Amino acid sequence: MAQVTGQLIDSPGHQPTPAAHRAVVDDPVLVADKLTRRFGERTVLDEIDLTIARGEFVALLGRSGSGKSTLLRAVAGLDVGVDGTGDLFVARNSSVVFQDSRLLPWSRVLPNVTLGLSGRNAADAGRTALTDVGLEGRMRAWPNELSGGEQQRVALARSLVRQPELLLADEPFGALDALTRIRMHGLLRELCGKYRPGVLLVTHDVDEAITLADRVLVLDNGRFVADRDLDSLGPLRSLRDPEFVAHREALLAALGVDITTH
Ligand SMILES: Nc1ncnc2c1ncn2[C@@H]1O[C@H](COP(=O)(O)OP(=O)(O)OP(=O)(O)O)[C@@H](O)[C@H]1O
Repeated sequence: MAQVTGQLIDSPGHQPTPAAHRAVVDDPVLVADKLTRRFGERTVLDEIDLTIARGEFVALLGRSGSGKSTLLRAVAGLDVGVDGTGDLFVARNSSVVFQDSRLLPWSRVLPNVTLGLSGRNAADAGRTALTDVGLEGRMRAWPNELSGGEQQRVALARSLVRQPELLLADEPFGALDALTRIRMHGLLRELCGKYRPGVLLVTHDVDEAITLADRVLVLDNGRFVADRDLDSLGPLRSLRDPEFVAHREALLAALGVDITTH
């Protein structure tokens, strides 16, 4: 089993003991063990167990308010002060992409990507990442000179430049038009093939989840109500493949959508 060099995020009031979960898969980059999060009286995550291996792509679906962002924020260590218990192991080298690109408007594209990187190779790594996302010609542009899709490509480059072991993405294509979204799906698959991070993608889009993921989870009332392995679909996926359609119907049912009217 590969050596784990990550960090343990201590949850309030709980002794972290993730060793057993780490042994379950080779090269885990995320292990959540009975992760619980509450807002006041409301339990938003209820003893969630989740393991993601390096190179594994997991998509997370759920109705609005089901706790998807709460889970992602907990994994990203962005939920300081939130009441909760459980253990969390997260690979040290992880990055997050949000729905908005969050680029610094006063900084050109290349320094946005290399922000926080040090060393002689930082600029080279930034150029490589920008080339990977097809923006080699826009390195000196300002963020406001880019389209929404291009800004998200810069955000992806910024995440991937550190070659993360775990990529966390919260609706990264949610604000893009349908065509740009489809292009971004192809790009993300390609980049994941190259950098092989574990991925946790939060999305509302069932087809996006089935197109991209190895495994799709549905969160409802703080628990996973569906967990579908998509390995048998292979790498090239068609929306019209009967197996794809079967996954879509099962996931919509788990989401509580009446497929006779969808
Ligand atoms: N800081 C907070 N304080 C109080 N309640 C919160 C807080 N953050 C989230 N919640 C509540 O927790 C629940 C889950 O929110 P979360 O944002 O995780 O849902 P979501 O599944 O990501 O929803 P959406 O798909 O609409 O983005 C919601 O009912 C929300 O109101």
